[in-house]
Amino acid sequence: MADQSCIAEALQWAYVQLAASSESAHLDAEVLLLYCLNKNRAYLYTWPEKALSVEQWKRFQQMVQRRQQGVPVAHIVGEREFWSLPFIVNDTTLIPRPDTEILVESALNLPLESNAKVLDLGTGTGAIALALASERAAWQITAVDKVEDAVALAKANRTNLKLEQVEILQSDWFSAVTSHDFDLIVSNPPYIDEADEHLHQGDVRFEPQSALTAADEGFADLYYIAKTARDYLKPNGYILLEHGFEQAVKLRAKLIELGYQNVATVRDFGSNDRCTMGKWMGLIGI
Ligand SMILES: C[S@@+](CC[C@H](N)C(=O)[O-])C[C@H]1O[C@@H](n2cnc3c(N)ncnc32)[C@H](O)[C@@H]1O
Repeated sequence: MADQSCIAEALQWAYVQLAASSESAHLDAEVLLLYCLNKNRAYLYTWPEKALSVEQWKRFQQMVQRRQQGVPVAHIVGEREFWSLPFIVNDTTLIPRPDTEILVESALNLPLESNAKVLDLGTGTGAIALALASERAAWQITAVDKVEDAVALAKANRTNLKLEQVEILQSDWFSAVTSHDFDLIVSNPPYIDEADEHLHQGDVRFEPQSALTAADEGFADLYYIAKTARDYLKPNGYILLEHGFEQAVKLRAKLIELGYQNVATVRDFGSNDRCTMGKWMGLIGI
């Protein structure tokens, strides 16, 4: 292989390398090259003949090789954008997904007070909690995760995004949560069936099971959170849960059985059922 390359050649080389192993070969090549060059996308196409330094070209080749081995681009560059905010990511938790922005948008559309109390269960990188905090500075947001390293990651993102008002705790769901007067409880919990064959394909192979799978065909954590949240919500408070697109019917039925009202599902960018919400009136004995 040549010791040097220009931008256009490097992109073409990477695309050929990645075409067989990645469905997003073009995008992956661009993101990795931009990271190596520390430039914006327009630069690649404005200066296609610009030479990479020997160091940049070597580093780019190494990154492309890691991508060929299946490592997610977000893990290679250590960052993923969510809600137009840069999040540090690593292999301790889920890489934030664009579909989760639907949950953020749904939460922001709820009729809540300007100083609403909000709980994010299974915060991971802090994506949901910090995106909400970036939009609603006076919301009192608590975010929890069971995994110590994920809690550290969420705290690093909190500092990086200058959203220090968000409280971040290590907690096994509600175990370290002391308030019982939340206006909104949100969660994107693990909801994939442990036997799902997709767990052996693509980026999820590099994400921890603790962020992905749940017992009872993926429903165990969704049901536990829905049941227990009733004891942590104010009357007229809301629950908002992300779930798999085939889980909406059962989850709606469970929320209704648990006494939630105004139960409704929101679809994602691909028109798949993605988030379900309910209102807790506080009237039914738990
Ligand atoms: C699907 S990931 C969601 C991460 C992040 N909220 C997002 O939307 O990108 C689920 C998260 O739940 C956390 N988790 C799993 N079991 C938990 C438990 N028992 N208590 C608290 N967090 C838990 C995992 O560590 C992981 O960070």
